Amino acid sequence: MSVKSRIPLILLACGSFNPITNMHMRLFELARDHLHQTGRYQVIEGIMSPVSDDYRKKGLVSAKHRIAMAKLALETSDWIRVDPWETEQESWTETIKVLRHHYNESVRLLQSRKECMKNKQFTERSTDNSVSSQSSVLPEVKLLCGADFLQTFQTPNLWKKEHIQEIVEQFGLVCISLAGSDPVQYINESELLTKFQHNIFLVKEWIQNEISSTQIRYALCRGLSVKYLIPDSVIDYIAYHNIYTEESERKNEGELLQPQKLYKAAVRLLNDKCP
Ligand SMILES: Nc1ncnc2c1ncn2[C@@H]1O[C@H](COP(=O)(O)OP(=O)(O)OP(=O)(O)O)[C@@H](O)[C@H]1O
Ligand SMILES: NC(=O)c1ccc[n+]([C@@H]2O[C@H](COP(=O)(O)O)[C@@H](O)[C@H]2O)c1
Ligand SMILES: [Zn+2]
Repeated sequence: MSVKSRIPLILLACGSFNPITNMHMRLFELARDHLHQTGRYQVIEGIMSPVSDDYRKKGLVSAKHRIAMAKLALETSDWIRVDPWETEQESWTETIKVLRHHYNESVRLLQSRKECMKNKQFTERSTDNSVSSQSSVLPEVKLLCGADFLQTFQTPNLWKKEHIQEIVEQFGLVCISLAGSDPVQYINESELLTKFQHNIFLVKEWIQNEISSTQIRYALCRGLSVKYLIPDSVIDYIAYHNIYTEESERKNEGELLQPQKLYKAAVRLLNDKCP
């Protein structure tokens, strides 16, 4: 299959990125290599979508800082970008809605590009249709995650079953291995994931790397070095704004995550209605 006839694909990673680590960026590189090796896809963009402050995860610092740090870290990438849309919404956004949003945006962009090409060809009276036909294939958007993310599908009151189904049926998942997580087992334990496993790409990272944002924050709070685990520009930003402190770590302490709050309330409402 020639590069031109491959399916254009956008990788979307959702998470706290509190702060962004080198491994978050590696996820994209590993996923892109894997998808290109299938011979079916051409990865055209990587989007990192930090979650809104309303997600209420323990120690979650302001989206303004998380986005600024991710932007600094991704300055050297020519294909991955940070998108603030999720953080600009009034409240926490379910991941399926983030996927739909980016898919709709890519369709809108494609249509306006086609419109533009049509006008250009009309004004130049060109007979060459190659460019418009080349860009007419709709891209796919796939959710990029680590294997521990897949495990959270099993947590009660965290995900709606219909959302998981739409993610794996309509979009697709690209899941990077992580020591201590067994994505094959999570798939086997779920009837739904098993049914749509053809749309779940498992990527094995042979150079294991267990960096996590939590470990970075703990090291920073203890005054330990995090050099070579996150970019220097991010280290400087954290120091300048004094972002991670014992106080910031206590933020949202003891609170449920927003999805758990919402879905628990919905279940209670349903139970009240049908005693
Ligand atoms: N070392 C890693 N290997 C594979 N995937 C990872 C790794 N670190 C993060 N991810 C993935 O990156 C995405 C964003 O994760 P998140 O923002 O929760 O970062 P994190 O480093 O896991 O933070 P935390 O320590 O708070 O859980 C998730 O899909 C997560 O599974
Ligand atoms: N029901 C849902 O759509 C749902 C539930 C839990 C987490 N999530 C998302 O998964 C990501 C998890 O991030 P963390 O790993 O940092 O907790 C966030 O982007 C969050 O919005 C979505
Ligand atoms: Zn995590």
